[in-house]
Amino acid sequence: MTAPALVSVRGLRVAYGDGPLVLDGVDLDLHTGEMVALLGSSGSGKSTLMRSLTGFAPISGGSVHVVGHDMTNLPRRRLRTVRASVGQVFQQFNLVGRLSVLTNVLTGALHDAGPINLAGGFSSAHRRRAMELLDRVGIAHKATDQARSLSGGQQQRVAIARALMQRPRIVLADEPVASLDPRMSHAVLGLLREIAHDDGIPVLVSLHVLALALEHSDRVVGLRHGQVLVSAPTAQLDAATLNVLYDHENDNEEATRVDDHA
Ligand SMILES: Nc1ncnc2c1ncn2[C@@H]1O[C@H](COP(=O)(O)OP(=O)(O)OP(=O)(O)O)[C@@H](O)[C@H]1O
Repeated sequence: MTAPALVSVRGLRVAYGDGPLVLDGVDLDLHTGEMVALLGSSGSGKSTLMRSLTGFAPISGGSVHVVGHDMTNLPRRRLRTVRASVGQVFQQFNLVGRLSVLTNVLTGALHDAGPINLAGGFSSAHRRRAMELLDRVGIAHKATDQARSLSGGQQQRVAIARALMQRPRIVLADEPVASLDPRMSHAVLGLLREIAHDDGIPVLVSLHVLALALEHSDRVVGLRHGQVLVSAPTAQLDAATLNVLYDHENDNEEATRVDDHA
């Protein structure tokens, strides 16, 4: 029997204020161990879909379940618990530059460490785990350096270690390689895929480079104008098929949907 999806989105509709729907009937599942690439041109709704999974989007219809919780109807305290189970990685890394690499990773444990002093309040178990994670992402030798002294690729590895420090059930990575050179992009995506495959933690990663999605993902979900236009295993797709997501000349025409039920 297939394990239940850790994320299950059905018919999701989102509108900001009185504006138009920016997500219009979106379905999405994330299962244990898969790396899913989220594609779509600028403004298609990728970040909004990710924000819906952490309760930061104004949902106007449909359902969003994250690790078994209904995100459309969650008390604030429970919402914090769900957010703690979602590891997040961002384009701009979002590290605290003046703090050490190790302290940045430790902040991933803040939700279960209680009120503490960043300078010395973490337990030795937390510190041991943070060092193990830094070792895993290949940055242990930089543990005492200020985060801002690292290269972009190294900072993104620290951000991934920080996300893992949370012991996340899922990982969301919103354009994590948009600021990195091609070699670093492959390295960071390889690391995220390893987390999906080896740790079983599903990773949803938004990308703008088709070749990276085709090389590193197991499945592609493609948005156009807030609707899912592509949803299929990556092995069934190629760049020409995915170009439908970026075909602005035919914006007013109905595009053919690509999915694994086709
Ligand atoms: N806070 C907000 N208030 C109003 N409109 C918003 C807000 N955030 C996003 N939008 C609008 O929602 C639509 C989808 O934006 P979103 O950022 O989700 O797209 P995206 O696919 O992630 O784009 P990009 O690839 O440029 O990051 C856009 O039209 C955008 O202008």
